[in-house]
Amino acid sequence: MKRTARTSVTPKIKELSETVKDIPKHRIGIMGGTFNPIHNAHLLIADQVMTQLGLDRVAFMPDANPPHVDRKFAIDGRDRANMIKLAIRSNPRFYLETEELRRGGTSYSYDTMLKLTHEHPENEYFFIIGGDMVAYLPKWYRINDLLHLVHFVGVKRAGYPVKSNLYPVIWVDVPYVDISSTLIRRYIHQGQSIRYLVPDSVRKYIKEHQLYH
Ligand SMILES: Nc1ncnc2c1ncn2[C@@H]1O[C@H](COP(=O)(O)OP(=O)(O)OP(=O)(O)O)[C@@H](O)[C@H]1O
Ligand SMILES: O=C(O)c1ccc[n+]([C@@H]2O[C@H](COP(=O)([O-])O)[C@@H](O)[C@H]2O)c1
Repeated sequence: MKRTARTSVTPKIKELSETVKDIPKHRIGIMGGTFNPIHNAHLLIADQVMTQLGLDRVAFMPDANPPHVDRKFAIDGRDRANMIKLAIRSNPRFYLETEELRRGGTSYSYDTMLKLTHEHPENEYFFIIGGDMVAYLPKWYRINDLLHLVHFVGVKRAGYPVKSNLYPVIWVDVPYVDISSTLIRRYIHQGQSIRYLVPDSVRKYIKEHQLYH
């Protein structure tokens, strides 16, 4: 009796697992950065890459400590994450990924993407980086292993010529917008307006919490 049941169930499981394998993966963009603070160019890039490459969603992923040698000063991760939440609130296809803030320490993308791909085998990841970052890819931690986990997407950045690169990068044309978090911080410091450079909700959050003064 038992044997009959097993032989009739096994082919069904096999059939089912083959069906699962055939289901197209969710295409997820990963916009990693310090977001100190998030600005309109980040949002524009995420939307353009998502729509041009037919991605399902884009995650905004603030780092804890960026892996660069020239570590930049950043305000508390909770404030950076709160501003991201406000900035993406109106777009249901954008979300906040807090993996690196929760883990703490140096945010190596390899560690993060290994965890995310294990937890979500149903996803295919597209790691979005500005043109300024592409030339540094050879210096990234375990870059050759990371390339098995993600596709890199490069967006050109004003002031940074596209340099030849050893690694496969999908280039997406996005209008040049010469905004950086450095510029936003500098403007605040100088008492200059940041209206229309960041979403209004972010501008109000910065004002209310007296950030970057
Ligand atoms: N204006 C922009 N054009 C193209 N890529 C950008 C632009 N601003 C940021 N990026 C890219 O977005 C990602 C996250 O950026 P990040 O949070 O470091 O902002 P940033 O403006 O470069 O910050 P900072 O001025 O503090 O260095 C990086 O890959 C960066 O290259
Ligand atoms: O893993 C690495 O070695 C590595 C080196 C440089 C940058 N990154 C990631 O690239 C993203 C953009 O970096 P940044 O410093 O321009 O905000 C951010 O998610 C970083 O963690 C990752």
